[in-house]
Amino acid sequence: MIDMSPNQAPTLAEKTAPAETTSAIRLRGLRKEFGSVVAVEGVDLDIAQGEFFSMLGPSGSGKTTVLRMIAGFELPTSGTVELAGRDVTRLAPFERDVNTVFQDYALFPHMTVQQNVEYGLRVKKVPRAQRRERAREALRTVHLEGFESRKPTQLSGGQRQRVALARALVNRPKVLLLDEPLGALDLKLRHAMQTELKQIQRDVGITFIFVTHDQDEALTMSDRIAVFNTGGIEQVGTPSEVYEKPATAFVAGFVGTSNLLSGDSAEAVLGTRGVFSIRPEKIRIDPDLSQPAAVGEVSATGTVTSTSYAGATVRYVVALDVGGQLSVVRQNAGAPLELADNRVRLCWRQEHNFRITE
Ligand SMILES: Nc1ncnc2c1ncn2[C@@H]1O[C@H](COP(=O)(O)OP(=O)(O)OP(=O)(O)O)[C@@H](O)[C@H]1O
Repeated sequence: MIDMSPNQAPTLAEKTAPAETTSAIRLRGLRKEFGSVVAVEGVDLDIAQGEFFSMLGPSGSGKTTVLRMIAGFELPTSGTVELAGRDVTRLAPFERDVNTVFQDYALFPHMTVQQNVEYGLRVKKVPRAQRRERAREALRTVHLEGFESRKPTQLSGGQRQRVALARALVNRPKVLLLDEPLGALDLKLRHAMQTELKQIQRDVGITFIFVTHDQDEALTMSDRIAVFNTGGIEQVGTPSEVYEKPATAFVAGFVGTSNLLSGDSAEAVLGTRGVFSIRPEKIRIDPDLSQPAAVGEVSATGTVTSTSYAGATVRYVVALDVGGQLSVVRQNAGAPLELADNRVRLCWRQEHNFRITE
């Protein structure tokens, strides 16, 4: 038995050992088959308590299926789901400390906002006064005070989305699962709700698992992102890791736009073969070919084949003399460069090209 008496000095090992932290969610070897379709394969993931974690990927890449296995709506073909250190793989949804917010909100149309938010508590037989208070608090969190007696049809899309959020938050789950919750909103409202949702997550401190196919949304909102492709995870990292250091050609192409330099062109420009990714905004374009590259930069010459003006930025596509092409994005800070059919030199810092593992 361990002596826990207060006057016993901790050993060096105890002092230096990291604090024991249990992941909010731990997935191991997760696989899901629907008949002959393998929807999810080999997913291992640890999500920390209080994280805003996004699952990002194209349609059909398996994000929703993973979310549904965490929620308990789907049983994995193999693998395990742990919530706060407890194996819940075979438990029903209501036996798990998670709530889900769906894209279509799934509000009860005949109930008022207040009744919708209170619903989960009524099912759990929480006393009426306590129900009222907790619903009021949840509606305050999502900035919907004063809307208690409205019906869902009398609300805007953004307000309905907030009711759905309040209805989940009122249960005080440890983990909130959000399946494309902003998908039905127009772009402006979507941007406003992104900021608001992130702020709400910070305020309540609940772990949020957010499914989206919108890379800008994932980059702006998340602490970390898992990038999905064909049922598996290509990379997990912070937004800047995933953007600045894409691990695979798929991530480089899906998260932002990227150039790939490979084969003979890579050898001629970078002095080595392989596949390399370079972000268009990292490349400097110079019509003065006599200007050498600075120390630490690599450079290539070529001809501008197209120019697209996008207001704040201008994009140039340059056919390299050594073969291949690179696209360059230039901030439109001064006068735009008129470069149609021009010969140009492209320069970028060596650390801005990344070897892709594929
Ligand atoms: N109930 C089901 N029966 C059969 N196949 C399914 C079922 N649910 C999902 N799938 C298939 O599994 C794969 C992954 O689907 P999933 O919905 O997880 O992808 P997703 O990345 O969430 O896509 P989206 O962004 O379009 O929602 C797809 O090929 C899909 O057709």
